[in-house]
Amino acid sequence: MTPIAISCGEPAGIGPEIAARAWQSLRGEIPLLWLGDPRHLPDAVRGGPSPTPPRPWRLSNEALPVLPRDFGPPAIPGRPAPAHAQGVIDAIRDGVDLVRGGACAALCTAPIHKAALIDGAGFAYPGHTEYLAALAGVDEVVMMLACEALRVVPATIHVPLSEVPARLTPELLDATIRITHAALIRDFGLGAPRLAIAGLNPHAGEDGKMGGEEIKMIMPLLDRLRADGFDLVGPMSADTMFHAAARASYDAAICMYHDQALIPIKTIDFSGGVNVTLGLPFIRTSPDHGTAFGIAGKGLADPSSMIAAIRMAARMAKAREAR
Ligand SMILES: NC(=O)C1=CN([C@@H]2O[C@H](COP(=O)(O)OP(=O)(O)OC[C@H]3O[C@@H](n4cnc5c(N)ncnc54)[C@H](O)[C@@H]3O)[C@@H](O)[C@H]2O)C=CC1
Ligand SMILES: NCC(=O)COP(=O)(O)O
Repeated sequence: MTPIAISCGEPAGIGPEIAARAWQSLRGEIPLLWLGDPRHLPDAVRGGPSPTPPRPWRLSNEALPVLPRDFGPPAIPGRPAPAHAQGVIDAIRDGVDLVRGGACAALCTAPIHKAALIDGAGFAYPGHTEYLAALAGVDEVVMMLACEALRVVPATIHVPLSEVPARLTPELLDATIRITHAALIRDFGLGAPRLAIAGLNPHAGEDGKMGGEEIKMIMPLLDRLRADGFDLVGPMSADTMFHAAARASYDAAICMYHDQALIPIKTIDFSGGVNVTLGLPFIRTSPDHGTAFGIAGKGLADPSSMIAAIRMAARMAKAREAR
C-alpha cells in the first residue's frame, strides 16, 4: 500500500505528538508519511537530521518517515507562531499534491489553528474543508463526522450562527444530501443509505409556529428528493434525533449548522470520531478534535481519533483500489 500522508497541522498544538503516537501504534500495519518540520516531532520518532536539500522520504519501521520542510523558529507548545503559518498551509498542499500524483493513498490532516493561519499568512479559508475544495477546484464538498454509533453532516459549515438561515438554500441542501448519499454507497459500502434531516428551528418549526424554513424550504426539497428515490426522514426535531433508538433508524444525519451536528457526535464518542471530507477527488480524513493547546507538549494527548482517522483513510483507499 502507498503511504497515508499526514500534514503536520499547528506545530504548537498536539498534532505532531498524536501523529508520532499513531505511527508507533500503526507501524507495520499502515505506512505513513509525515509532512512538516521534523524538529517539531517528539525525539522518540525522529529519524535523525532531515536531509538538506530535502529529498524523498525513507520508508522505515525505525523512524516516522518525513517529507521535511524548514519552518524556521522552533515551536513552543500552546503558543502558535505567525512564522509557522505558511509552512502549515504548504504541508497541506504538499499532501494534496502527493495524493493527486499517486505517491500517497490519502491525506489525513492534523488540526490547524485557523486564526493563526489567517493572522500569520492571510489564509483565506475558515478550515481545511474549504481549502481542500479550492485546491481540488470543486464547488461543493461536504463535511462528515463519523464514529461507530453516528454519522453527522453539517450543511452549513464554518459560518456564524447569524448567517445560517440565509446560507441554507435548497441548492445547498440538495447538493449536501446527494454528495452524502453517493459517498455512503461508494466509500462506506451501504446499499441504500437512509438519511435523517434535521429541522433548523426548535421542534422542527412546530408547524410553522416557531420558524418557517421547514415548511417553506426543507419539506418541499425532501419531497422532490424522495420522488428521485432517496430514503429520507424529516425534518426532524434536532433535540430528539440523536438518542440511541433514533440513531438506529438512519445511516447519517444531515444537520443545518455546525454545532447541531458536531455536539452530538463529540459527546457520544470524542476519542473515536473522524472528520472526512466528501466530494473531493481524493480521500481526506482528520481527527475530530482541535489543537488542544492546553495539553500540547505534555504527553497527555490521546491519539485515538488520529488513529481512527488514519484507519478510515486506509480503508477508503483500499475500497477504491479494489473497484
Ligand atoms: N480539523 C481541524 O483542523 C480542527 C481544528 N480545530 C481548531 O482547534 C483549536 C482549538 O479548538 P477547541 O474548540 O479548543 O477544541 P479542541 O478539540 O482543541 O479541545 C477541546 C478540549 O478537548 C481536549 N482535547 C482535544 N483533543 C484531545 C486529545 N487528542 N486528547 C486529549 N484531550 C483532547 C482539549 O484539551 C480541550 O480540553 C481552534 O483553533 C479550532 O479552530 C478544531 C477542530 C478541528
Ligand atoms: N469543527 C470541525 C472543524 O473545525 C474541522 O474543520 P476542517 O479544518 O476539517 O475544515
